[in-house]
Amino acid sequence: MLLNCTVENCENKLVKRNGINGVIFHRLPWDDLELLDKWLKALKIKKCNTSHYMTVCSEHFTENDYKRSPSGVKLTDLLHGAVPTIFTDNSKPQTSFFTYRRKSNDLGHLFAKQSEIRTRENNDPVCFVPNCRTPTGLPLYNFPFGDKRLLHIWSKRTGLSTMYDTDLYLNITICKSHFHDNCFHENSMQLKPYAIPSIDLIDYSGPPDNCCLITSLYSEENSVMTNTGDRTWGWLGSTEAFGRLPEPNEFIVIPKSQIHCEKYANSTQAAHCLIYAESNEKVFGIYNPRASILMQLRYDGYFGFPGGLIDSGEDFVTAVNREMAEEMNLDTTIHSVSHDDHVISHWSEKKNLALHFYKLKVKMTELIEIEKRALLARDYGSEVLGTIRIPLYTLGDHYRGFPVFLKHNFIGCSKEQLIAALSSLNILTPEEIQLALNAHSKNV
Ligand SMILES: O=c1[nH]cnc2c1ncn2[C@@H]1O[C@H](COP(=O)(O)OP(=O)(O)O)[C@@H](O)[C@H]1O
Repeated sequence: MLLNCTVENCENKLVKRNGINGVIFHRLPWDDLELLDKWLKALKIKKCNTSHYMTVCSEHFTENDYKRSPSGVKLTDLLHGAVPTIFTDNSKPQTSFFTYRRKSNDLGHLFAKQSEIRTRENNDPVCFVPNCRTPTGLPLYNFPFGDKRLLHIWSKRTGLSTMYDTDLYLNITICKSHFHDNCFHENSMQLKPYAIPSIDLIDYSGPPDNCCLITSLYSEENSVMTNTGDRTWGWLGSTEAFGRLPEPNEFIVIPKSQIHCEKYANSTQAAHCLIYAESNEKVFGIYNPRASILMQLRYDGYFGFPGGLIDSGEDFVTAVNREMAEEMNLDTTIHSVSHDDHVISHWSEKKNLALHFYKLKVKMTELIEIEKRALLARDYGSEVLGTIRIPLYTLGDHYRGFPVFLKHNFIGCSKEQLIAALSSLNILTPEEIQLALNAHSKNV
């Protein structure tokens, strides 16, 4: 993930977890509700406005807040109970989820009605449209959260997700400069009831006078979007770019002897793991999958393996074990990956990204327990939407089963990782894998 420090006006960004200039990013302490409350108080954030992706950077903690090695070297982990306390004058804690997403705007408080006009003053809300260069003092308007149809169009045109909780729109405003004159009552700055923004917007390039909701507009609205279309991720769209689907041949395999080379050590690095159990139990008494392998449905709709970015000072194995604890609630005192479990590493020059892949073999009974525990994981329901088993068999039509599964979208190089592991763990033969990869769609 690419994250900002949650503290307003703090410019620190987590581009890769191996740190920028020694800055460390800490997630909120979700596993300790009492401590979480203290953090939220310090950050002046309401719990309902939090997100699992929020981080606070090390600049808001004192030296004494960090663990030390026996020789006194400062470690990257916070001492239990540490709370952020350092906020400079221009680095006040934020007040809303949306300021976290888009720090340039201070969003202020909840407002009353859509038609209410607000003028910007110091610390008052500002226009939420990206790159809006509105002069100070222009009226601001709330999003029409009382009218779902209207809200849908306002949010689409401004590039916001239509999937966010409606309550979040209570916090944002848009300034007068985005509304055509036809949107206003005569000699008034009051918006007409069905006014919609049409000027200088991120996801709208149609005529500026296309600015009042008429019945036909609702269904036609898609045709006036720019070719960027509906960006369901809103502002996250640009920051998430590096996690998207790989281009063909984007990843090359790193020879084992070079995994720790400077070139890769200086890049963004992540480690993921395939958890599996061998099994001869037939599915429906017919198909023999030979093994049960776990993957996850991720928050972005892709399939991938548990794991994630490597933190500053962490080795691959520590990182992958930590991520499995966070994402799957894996009890790493019982099951953990060691250096010997390394399967393969890949490199993307374009993304300056090294991806290391591990295996964790468990018994079938343990795998079932791992699946159950995963439902209670910290990240379940946010980063991880579910743990799945891969259908490793092919039905009589030579298409349904594993070939269909391979047609899904896989994050990063996880499909290449899966195939490498199936082959090196002798779960499927190279011929079986090739057949599955070559299967053409059938009408079923
Ligand atoms: O299962 C995987 N296999 C290979 N690469 C992956 C997998 N999951 C994510 N990635 C890649 O790893 C990087 C870190 O993503 P991830 O979402 O796992 O990290 P995070 O949980 O630390 O935010 C991204 O570039 C993503 O494309």
